[in-house]
Amino acid sequence: MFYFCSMKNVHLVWFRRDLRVHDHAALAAAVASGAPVLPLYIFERDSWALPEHSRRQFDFLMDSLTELDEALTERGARLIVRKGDALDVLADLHRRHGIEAIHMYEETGLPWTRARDRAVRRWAVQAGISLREQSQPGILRGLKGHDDWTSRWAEALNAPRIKAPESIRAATQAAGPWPIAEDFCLGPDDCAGRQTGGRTAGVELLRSFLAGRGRRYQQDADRPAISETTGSRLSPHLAFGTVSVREAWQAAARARAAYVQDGDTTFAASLTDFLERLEWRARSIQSFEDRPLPQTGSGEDFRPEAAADDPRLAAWIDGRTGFPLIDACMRALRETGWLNFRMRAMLIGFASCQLWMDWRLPAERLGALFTDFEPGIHYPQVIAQAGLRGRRMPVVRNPVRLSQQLDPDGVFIRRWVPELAALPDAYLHAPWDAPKAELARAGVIFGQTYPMRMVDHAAAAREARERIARVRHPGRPLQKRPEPKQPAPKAAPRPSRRSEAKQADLPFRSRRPNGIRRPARGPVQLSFDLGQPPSVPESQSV
Ligand SMILES: Cc1cc2nc3c(=O)[nH]c(=O)nc-3n(C[C@H](O)[C@H](O)[C@H](O)COP(=O)(O)OP(=O)(O)OC[C@H]3O[C@@H](n4cnc5c(N)ncnc54)[C@H](O)[C@@H]3O)c2cc1C
Repeated sequence: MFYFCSMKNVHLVWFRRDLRVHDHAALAAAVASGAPVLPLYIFERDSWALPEHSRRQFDFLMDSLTELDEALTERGARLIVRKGDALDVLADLHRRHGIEAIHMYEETGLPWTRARDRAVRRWAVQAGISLREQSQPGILRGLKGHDDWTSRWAEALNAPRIKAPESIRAATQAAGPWPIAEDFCLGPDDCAGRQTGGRTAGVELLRSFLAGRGRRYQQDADRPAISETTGSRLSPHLAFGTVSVREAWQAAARARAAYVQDGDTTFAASLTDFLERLEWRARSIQSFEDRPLPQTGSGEDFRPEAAADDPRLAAWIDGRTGFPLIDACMRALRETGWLNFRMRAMLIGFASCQLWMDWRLPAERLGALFTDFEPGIHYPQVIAQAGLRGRRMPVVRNPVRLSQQLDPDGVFIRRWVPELAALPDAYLHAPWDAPKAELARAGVIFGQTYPMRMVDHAAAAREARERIARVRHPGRPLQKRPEPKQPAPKAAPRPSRRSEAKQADLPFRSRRPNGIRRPARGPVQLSFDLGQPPSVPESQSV
């Protein structure tokens, strides 16, 4: 490592999950101080040893850091990349440069992250360094009551975005090798379809979503065969902060207003749904900020702990359960690092309800497969889908019915489970019901070409509901859910916003003044880097 200059009273910007120079309050504050600025990223060994962290996330991060370094370099400062324990790295930089202040965003992370940040806070006080933490827009630390949460969140989202600094007075220019995945024992990953990291890719996704891809988001976001195109796909960018939530929110609100004006109600309704998901995101992270994970033996937890070598866990994570949609989702996830919300909910619900496994190991394994792993969304969802918390009983999803509804023609299943491709649609969703002659014609031999289903899903779901109800509402008689009499329709309409919010265990709010239907307060600043609001392609104008 070579330092060609060293200054005192440096303001350090510690980048974590905010890998951009636009709309970055911590960077803006450091630059505004007038002091020399030291932009830093730390690869923390203990963090990469966490079971939820994986190679696909590392690779996405490297793409993003490369672009962040370019953006900083253009402005006069290099990104200083260090490997090691955060406290050691910060103490070393303090010795070399004399740090006056550290600017960073608060991070709502895993217990490990919280412990690290507490230690850094203590160290900074002892070292006489001013720690200036910015809150994530709308996420409030130490919140006492939630009464005005919505209005404070809306205020943060509608506030003008912060311009990227034009130039940065650098404290130092460091050259030296960046770590590689193998330094953290992250071996090769078969994620050929991983999303590209970096701000360019994030902004391009946002643009293409708002300019056309997202038109049928409301109708198609749950359908696994097409949701990879109709969904925004912004999740890893929001998780690593290459695009800020406020940028996404304001761009979508502007585009929505343009579509309303043009009479494209389909697109406008889709963007209303998208904006609502961004609100769910904030609510979820806020809930994780407020309430830690359930502890073993706390009474919130009632399933037997799964062993790491439990064959049910292996069959589930490898996509060998005998349920075509579950297996297709797992295989798709392994190869792409992404799934839509309903498919994620189905996977974790199957592990924790139909297979009755403790939520921890499945949650860790699933988290590692997501390029977009975000603890503040992932864990509250896992806990809600497993029925541990929440105001309502969880929806125990039926993987066969979902398969018939959301992949009626079997396009997704045939793509990811080719050994079933020759089965007719009528038997593709539940091959165990197929007549022997059909199985023989399609070359399906249970136990050889494809596994027999590992559980009677309907009976297991009934039992799970009863067990959860006994724990959550002791003494209350169980309300039996009637079994559907008719075979499921081929393609079900998308569930209402109310039922979706219920399934996600998010409070449904009718459109109240502070909700997303409210026009933005004050002028919404146009993004210099996101450009003008997308024009409506003629073919999509009503
Ligand atoms: C068990 C489980 C685990 C999940 N783990 C993660 C995770 O680790 N990281 C992650 O980003 N999302 C997670 N989700 C939420 C959701 O599935 C993904 O955000 C979504 O599939 C990402 O695709 P997209 O960017 O196209 O989303 P879009 O549908 O376009 O939504 C836009 C953004 O809104 C947010 N969002 C969407 N749905 C939800 C939701 N239900 N709750 C909170 N925020 C939401 C995400 O930031 C997303 O990028 C999880 C859901 C479940 C059921």
